[in-house]
Amino acid sequence: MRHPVVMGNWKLNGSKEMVSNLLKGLDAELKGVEGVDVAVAPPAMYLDLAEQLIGKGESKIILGAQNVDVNASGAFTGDISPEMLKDFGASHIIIGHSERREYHNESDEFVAKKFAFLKEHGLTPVLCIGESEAQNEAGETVAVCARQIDAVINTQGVEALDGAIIAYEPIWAIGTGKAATADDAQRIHAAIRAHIAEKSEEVAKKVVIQYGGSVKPENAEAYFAQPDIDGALVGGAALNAESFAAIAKAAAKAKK
Ligand SMILES: O=C(CO)COP(=O)(O)O
Repeated sequence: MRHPVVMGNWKLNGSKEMVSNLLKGLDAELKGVEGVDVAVAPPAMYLDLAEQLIGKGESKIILGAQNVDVNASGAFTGDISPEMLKDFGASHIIIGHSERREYHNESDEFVAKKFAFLKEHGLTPVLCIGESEAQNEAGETVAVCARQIDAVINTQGVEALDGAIIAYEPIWAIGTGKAATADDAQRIHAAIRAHIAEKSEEVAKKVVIQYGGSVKPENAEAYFAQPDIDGALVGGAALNAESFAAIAKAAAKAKK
């Protein structure tokens, strides 16, 4: 049985005050909640503060980050390395988010390189994949997702996915309120798992596949009721302690 993982991607949102209020609120909301891993990915600037606050809290919130660069140290202005993320207690690192693929021209190959770099440093990659609206309408969803995963499999072997997390995030559903239906998401998740199973059934059975794209407390339960949806990567609704905790609780309940 796969353990559900619900992660909040705060994107470019936050201030010291907001981080403090949100993490304190989450700690209170999540007290006694078991059976789900809950992670947050604040902007890198706030990892220090987040690490301190999480350390003081009683809930076992996992600290994550939204990105990593591909060099360990040296003359790479503005970059952040895996060891730096580790230094602040961040373990679950989002890579390949569609916003980075689009606004920073990150290719499948570049994202795969980040994947390898995280694994090398003992961190958990949260590999985002997903199709655009045009690709969806052209019936290319599964092919796009397979191509994005194959960039990792073909360079590092299917075993590289062992212990990693995949987040299926249809681009047209991100921040739009136009969420995929639970049935459609399940169909794609099953196809992604089947694609991995072609290489290794063992890895396919174990890999956590999150759904992301307009997940809210109101629709979360329907996703988690699906056998191949193992959690969620949440944007907007993760900026509110009550709504993010409600999504985490829905996962804990559904996957009992
Ligand atoms: O991009 C997302 C998480 O990475 C999803 O964002 P929303 O939940 O705001 O649609």
